[in-house]
Amino acid sequence: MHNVVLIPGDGIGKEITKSVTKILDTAGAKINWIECKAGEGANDELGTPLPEETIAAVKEHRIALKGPLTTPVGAGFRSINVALRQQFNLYSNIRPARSLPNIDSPFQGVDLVLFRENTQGLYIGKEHWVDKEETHAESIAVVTREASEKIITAAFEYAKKRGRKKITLVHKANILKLTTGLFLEIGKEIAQNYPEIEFEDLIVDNMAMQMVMRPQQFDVIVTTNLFGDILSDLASGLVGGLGVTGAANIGDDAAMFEAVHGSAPDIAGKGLANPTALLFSALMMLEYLGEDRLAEKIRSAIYTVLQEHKKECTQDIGGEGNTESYTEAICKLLRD
Ligand SMILES: NC(=O)C1=CN([C@@H]2O[C@H](COP(=O)(O)OP(=O)(O)OC[C@H]3O[C@@H](n4cnc5c(N)ncnc54)[C@H](O)[C@@H]3O)[C@@H](O)[C@H]2O)C=CC1
Ligand SMILES: O=C(O)CCC(=O)C(=O)O
Ligand SMILES: [Mg+2]
Repeated sequence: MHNVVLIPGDGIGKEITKSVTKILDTAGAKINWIECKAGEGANDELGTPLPEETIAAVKEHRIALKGPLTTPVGAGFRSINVALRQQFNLYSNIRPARSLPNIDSPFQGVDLVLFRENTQGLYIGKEHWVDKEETHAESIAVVTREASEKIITAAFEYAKKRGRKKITLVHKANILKLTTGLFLEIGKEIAQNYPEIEFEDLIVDNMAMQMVMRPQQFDVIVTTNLFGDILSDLASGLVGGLGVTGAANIGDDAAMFEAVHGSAPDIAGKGLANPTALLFSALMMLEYLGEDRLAEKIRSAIYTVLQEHKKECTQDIGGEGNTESYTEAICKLLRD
């Protein structure tokens, strides 16, 4: 039995975690779910967006499946997603984007995996006012050799293990010469240890254009936190949208699985949320737990539903169903 902390989260979080736990339980996963609170809902209910009990549960069990957590825009509490990644040093944010069968998307044959540095960069929101009048703000990007070595090595090791051929390091070292310049230099150094893997680097603006013109050229991508955030939503758009891309946050001794997407307030509570993204994250979790066969069985059921039961799928990917009908279609296959 695996103990897994389950954080349903905000917005569509409850709907999609309910779907995913039902599918895993139906498939026979031996998981003891330990439900914990975090995010906007926890803040409203308990006065804190990250209760001590949730931190303690992740500390104890070292593995979590997390729905999306809302972060208020402008004023309000800081991102709990970022806080959890930093607290447990989950330095690799791994975000695959793969073309799926029978989904109308601009491209076929996309199969890329984006490694996003997950604990520093501009994304950590290290900001301050320069003047008392609050007319001048500054934001600091942090890039260290240690964290860069960790994420870049993780990307190369992943490529090596999975027989991937190429790493593309994405930066803006023409402008941000120290921070992303350091990241690029470390990438070039580490690449020397992996002569069998092709290594290239691209400046982020060019990368964004290349990804929407010819995404099939990319294999494994490694980049800093904010660029990885933006490019992973872009990558999702290449293969059917945010409803279908999962992700893993992995450190040396803890891991948290979540989707690329957020709490989707525009569709929350309407039964429209596509649980596939979180389900793919859960399959990454099963693989992390050594349950590869079970992950494969569920993946195969997802593909069959997409191909043969499209009507039951959610509307974001061209189906006529909802979260429940899609979940039930997968469960039915798993039961049969
Ligand atoms: N890791 C996390 O928990 C993340 C949290 N957020 C937070 O989520 C909140 C909302 O952010 P947004 O910018 O609106 O991004 P979002 O990712 O929540 O939604 C963007 C668009 O994609 C759609 N979408 C997202 N997931 C979907 C799904 N599973 N099925 C069908 N459609 C889906 C939404 O309906 C919306 O139109 C913010 O507070 C943000 O900070 C955003 C991204 C990641
Ligand atoms: O923490 C948040 O609210 C946003 C997170 C996000 O966009 C991401 O992890 O991709
Ligand atoms: Mg994002």
